[in-house]
Amino acid sequence: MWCSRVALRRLQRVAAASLNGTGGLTSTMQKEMSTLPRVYVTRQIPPEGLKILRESGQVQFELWDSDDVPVPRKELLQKVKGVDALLCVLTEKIDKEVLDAAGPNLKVVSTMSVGFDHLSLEELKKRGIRVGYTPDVLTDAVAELTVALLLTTSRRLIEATHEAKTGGWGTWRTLWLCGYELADSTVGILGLGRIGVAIAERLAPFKVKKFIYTDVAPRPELARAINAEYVSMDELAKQSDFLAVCCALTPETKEVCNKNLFSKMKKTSIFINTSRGGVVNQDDLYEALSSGQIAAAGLDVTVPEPLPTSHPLFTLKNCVILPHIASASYSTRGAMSALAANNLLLGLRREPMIKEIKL
Ligand SMILES: O=C(O)[C@H](O)CO
Repeated sequence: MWCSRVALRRLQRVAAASLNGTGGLTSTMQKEMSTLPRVYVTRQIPPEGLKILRESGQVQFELWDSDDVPVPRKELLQKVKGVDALLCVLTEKIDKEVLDAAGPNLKVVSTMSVGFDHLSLEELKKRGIRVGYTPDVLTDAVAELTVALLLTTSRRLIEATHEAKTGGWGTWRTLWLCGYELADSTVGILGLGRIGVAIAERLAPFKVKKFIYTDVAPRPELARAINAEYVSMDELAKQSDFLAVCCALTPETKEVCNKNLFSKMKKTSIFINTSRGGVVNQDDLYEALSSGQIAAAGLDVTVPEPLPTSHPLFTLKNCVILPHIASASYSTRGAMSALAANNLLLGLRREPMIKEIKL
C-alpha cells in the first residue's frame, strides 16, 4: 500500500472534517492532502461514489460539477493533465487524445457504466492503464426497463394514452389499438449475457413458448438457466416474435441490425434495443417500420444521443423512443457510482478491482 495506515486514518479524519463542514485543516494536513494521487471525475455522479472517494483519505479529486451538461472536450483535455486516475461516464470518449493529454501518471480509468464502447481499449492497454466498469449492479434495472419498453411497444401504450388524452377515444372498438401478446410467443435474444438472462427470467411468467438466442458462440451455462436454444442469426430473425438486443457494441456488432436482418423478420415482430444505438442501422430500421416489414420497435438507445427531435424515427407511431434510461433507478445509479469509486481506489492501490476489464 502506498500510504501508511496512520497517515490514512489521519487523512480520513481530514476528509470527514471537511465533509462535515467543520473545516479547520492545518497547513500540514493541507500539504499532506496535496500529495495524494489526483483524480478527475467527469460528471457529478450520485453521492455514494463521491462519499467513498472523499472518505477514503486516499485521493484528492476534482469534478465537473454538473449532471445536466457533459464536460466540454476542451475542459476535459485540460483537467486530465497529470491525473493519476479518471472516473468517467459513457458520454466521454476516452481515446488517444485524452490519454495523451493525461500523460504518464494515469494509471486507472473507471467508468460508471457496463458498456465500454466509449473507451479506446487498445490505447489503454498500450499504456498499461487499468480499467474498471460496473456490470451486474445494473442488471435488474436494465432488465426491468427492457420488459417495460417491450410491453409499452407491443401493447401500444404511448399511442393509447395519446388517444385517450386527445379525444381519439370514441366507442369501444373490436380491433382498435390491438397489439401483440407474449403468451405463446418466441422471444429472441441477440447477445446472451447477464442482462439477456434477466430479461428472459422476467418474461417467462408471461407464458412465453420459447426462448432462442444467438451470440458469437453458444453460451450453454447461461442458456440453461432460461432454457434457451442457440440458433443462427438468420433463424433468430425468422423465428422471433420479440427480438431483444442485448449485445455490446463492438466493431463486429456495429449495425448488425440492418436491412438484411429486418427483411427476414416477421411482419408481426417487435424489435427492442436497450444495448447501444450503434448496433442498429437506423435508416434501415426506419424503412422496416414505415413499410410494415416489422410491426414496431422500442429503443432506449440511439445514434446520436440525444436523438434530434427532427429525426424521422420520431414521426412513427410504431416506434417508442426513450432517452437511455435503462439503468436509471435511484438504487442502481447509486450502486454504479459506488462501484466505480471502489474500482478506482482499488486500482490505484494496485489491488484487484471488484469489476475490471481484462485488457
Ligand atoms: O452502459 C451502461 O451502463 C448503460 O448503458 C447506462 O447505464
